[in-house]
Amino acid sequence: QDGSAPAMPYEGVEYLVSTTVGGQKLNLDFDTGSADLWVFSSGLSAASKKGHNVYNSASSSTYKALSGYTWSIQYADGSGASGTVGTDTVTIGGTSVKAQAVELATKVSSQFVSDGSDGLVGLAFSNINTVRPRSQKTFFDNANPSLASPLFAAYLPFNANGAYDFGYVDASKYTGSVSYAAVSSSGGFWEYASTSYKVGSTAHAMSGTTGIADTGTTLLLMVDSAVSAYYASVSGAKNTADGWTFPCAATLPSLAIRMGSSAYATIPGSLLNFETYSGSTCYGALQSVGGGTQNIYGDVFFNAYYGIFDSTGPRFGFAAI
Ligand SMILES: O=C(CN1CCCCC1)Nc1ccc2c(c1)OCO2
Repeated sequence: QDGSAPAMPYEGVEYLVSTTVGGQKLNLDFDTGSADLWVFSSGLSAASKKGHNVYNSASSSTYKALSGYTWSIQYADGSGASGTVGTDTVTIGGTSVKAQAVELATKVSSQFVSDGSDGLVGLAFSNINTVRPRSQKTFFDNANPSLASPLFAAYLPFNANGAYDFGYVDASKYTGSVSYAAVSSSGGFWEYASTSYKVGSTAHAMSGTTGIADTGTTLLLMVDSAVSAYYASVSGAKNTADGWTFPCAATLPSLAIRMGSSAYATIPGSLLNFETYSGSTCYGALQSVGGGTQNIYGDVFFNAYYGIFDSTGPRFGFAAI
């Protein structure tokens, strides 16, 4: 059954979706860059639980333990969590999955204790799920057969309430037409070729590079050649130990990213100033991915484009919002 759930912006760093697990309400971070659905659980220390809604499997009549199963995940930002596993009914908007694998956190890193989410809903491909001895399916994989169309979509407007749509594309959430990029899911991500970009109207090659559609990452993280070329056009831009900064008064050029073998997605300069860094110095929404050839297109991308995660293909669709 199709459905749509509101996504509420939280402190400019993520979007939270109210989700019920065994009838218990939690605010979860939907992450298309990972494939584990995990929740803060009653098994956490009191200190870790502080400020969070917590799932208690003992008070759910529909919970079933998966005895001997465990999970442990490390994210690229150094955060992580681990614990035990069971199944329960998970409802997101109007879409319900009966026996969804629910990973109960008995340990979470400090980043999660101070974060606004009560856990994550991983919406990448199930081949990167961390549950052992047998990996588990994502909410989307489980819900897919019941959906009118085998897809979900992310609508994450800047500093405004958004939505995740399951089973249909909502034409009221975008303008113009949808373009598509072919996805290779072997690495577990919604990953596509991304081999050139434009700073303003100047095009540059980015050979052999890919991009992933990652709603769990706040910023745009790209290979150093692209990041350096972008900030070379911003007078006063500096690469500090914390990342790229520039004078807040600077006019930022747009950044167009080639998506697959066809269209470009253009991020306006107005979305590329992330926050004040210090005084009249600002911090960029475009930062270095560190190493490798995989760009991470996070929430800043979705602030400009409705993203369609289509399992037919699979393919990633995008349309300006
Ligand atoms: O770690 C993440 C996203 N992650 C999603 C789950 C919650 C914690 C944050 N993104 C990320 C952060 C830094 C990176 C990176 C990706 O690639 C290289 O550097």
